[in-house]
Amino acid sequence: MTDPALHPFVKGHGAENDFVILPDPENHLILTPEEVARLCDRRTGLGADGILRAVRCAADPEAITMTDAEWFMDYRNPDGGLGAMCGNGLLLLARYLVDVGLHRPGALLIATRAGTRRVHVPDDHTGPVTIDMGRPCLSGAGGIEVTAAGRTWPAVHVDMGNPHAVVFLEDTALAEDLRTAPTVTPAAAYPHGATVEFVAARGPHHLQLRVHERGVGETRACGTGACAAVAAARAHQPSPPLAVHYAADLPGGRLHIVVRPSGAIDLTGPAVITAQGTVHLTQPSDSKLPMGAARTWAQRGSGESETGPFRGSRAEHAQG
Ligand SMILES: N[C@@H](CCC[C@H](N)C(=O)O)C(=O)O
Repeated sequence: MTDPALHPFVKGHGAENDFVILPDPENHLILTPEEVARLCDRRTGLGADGILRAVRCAADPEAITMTDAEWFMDYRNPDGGLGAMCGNGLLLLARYLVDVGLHRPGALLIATRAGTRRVHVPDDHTGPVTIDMGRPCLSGAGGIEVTAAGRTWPAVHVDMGNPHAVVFLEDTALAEDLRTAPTVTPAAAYPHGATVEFVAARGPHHLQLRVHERGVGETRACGTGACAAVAAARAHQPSPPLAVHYAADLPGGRLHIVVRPSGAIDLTGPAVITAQGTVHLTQPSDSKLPMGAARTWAQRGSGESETGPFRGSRAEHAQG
């Protein structure tokens, strides 16, 4: 590299939920919130719903103990905030690792801040990718309400490794213009904010949804959001004796969700690489992140998600 501030990137999407991947195997990048916001900006940057830094677990203090996985997905929201889990981002990152030969196709384990996830990538460069998302947790606070378009609805608290508030409506158009963020109450139920799903049933196992993502705004699709919607739709049903298949239609495309008898959820969706190149970063890329700087999330401890004891957590997967 002649210019030390020029860094390779890959751009892609899953159901039009788009991301910039920054390969950083040896953990040399310093990604400030400002840098992330600039990269995600659709006019002055590359444009994306989030940044996925691909780093080897062994090189990153946040992931160094997650020895079951080789790669860590360091996910950042466009507002610069850290995210624990991103379904569509993980589909894309897995596709990238296989396509560039950093991992064999088939089963791979990728570490996230919500724990290690098992992903299956077909050996064909184009086919859909599947993630074992673990078991959702619905034991969060009750009495949640969401206000949008001047109306207030009850919502279901779902933890998919990241926090969701799921609202069921007759028609998702009732949420109107989601450029204004919905209000979720009580705020104390979501100390780190929430992604809100507006969901309409289209058939027994067919949902339509729009999503306002924490730290992003309305997105064309959200993998954890689709899983949260299915989990909320099944909130009062026992675990099925056989796997149950759902289709979730979002503005950017369809995601497939399977609820297994164990209660664990599989997410299947497209993962499409659209571009690659180099981008100017404002921070030098040749200095390591100091060990102490990345401790905030690691100190939460294994098996702990942002909002509580998510059951597909690092601890459970590491044991399995
Ligand atoms: N688009 C993602 C979710 C990304 C994280 C979210 N914005 C958060 O703050 O938790 C998905 O596909 O799951």
